[in-house]
Amino acid sequence: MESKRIAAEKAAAYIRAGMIVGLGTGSTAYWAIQKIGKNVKEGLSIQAVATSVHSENLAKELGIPVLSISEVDSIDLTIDGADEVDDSWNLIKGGGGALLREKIVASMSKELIIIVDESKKVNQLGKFPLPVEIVQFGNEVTQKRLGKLGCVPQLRMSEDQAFLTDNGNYIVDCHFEHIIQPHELNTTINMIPGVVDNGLFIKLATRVIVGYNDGSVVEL
Ligand SMILES: O=C[C@H](O)[C@H](O)[C@H](O)COP(=O)(O)O
Repeated sequence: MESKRIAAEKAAAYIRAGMIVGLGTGSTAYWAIQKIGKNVKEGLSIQAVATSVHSENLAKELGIPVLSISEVDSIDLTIDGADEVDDSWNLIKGGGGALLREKIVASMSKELIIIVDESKKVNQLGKFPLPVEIVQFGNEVTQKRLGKLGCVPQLRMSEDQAFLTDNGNYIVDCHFEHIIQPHELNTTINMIPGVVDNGLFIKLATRVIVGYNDGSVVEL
């Protein structure tokens, strides 16, 4: 928890008055939103765009002014977590199911700062099951097609029901173990009819900040 907090607070220091800030989702982004909320209370003037209903509610509770995505053309800086980060700063995201909104916000951001604890740093992506957001219609065949790409697909459940994203879609967690060509896999997955998007974030991160359990924090 401490390693996530210190990475988040270092990232929040990049925010300047007047910026439009993208707020990530998850237990690491939580700490960034907390810090931004504190800074806003102390007089920092920013506006935010959230990557999930959960983060939007948290931001509003903390007094951060939140804009709808429809109101912005571009975002100055987004701070978000990740499930895995490789040496080229390619990412797996979506462990919390927020990948689609996160990818849209990331693609609109001039800067994307990824904040992680040391457990998320990997040489090769794929140990963490790759989340893929799919529409409900025809989901059985979409899952089969994902399985043909060399993974074991698993429909994400929430208690005894299929998990629903903020967009009303399903998530399939694809167990690859090794993702050798993330760029190609990203394109191949997104070509399957019924796939909305997947959790591979290729060349989107502009900064990665890692918090360590010993209390140190390193910007890669
Ligand atoms: O859908 C969730 C997001 O992609 C999160 O940013 C990612 O899962 C990392 O979450 P956490 O910081 O809780 O490990």
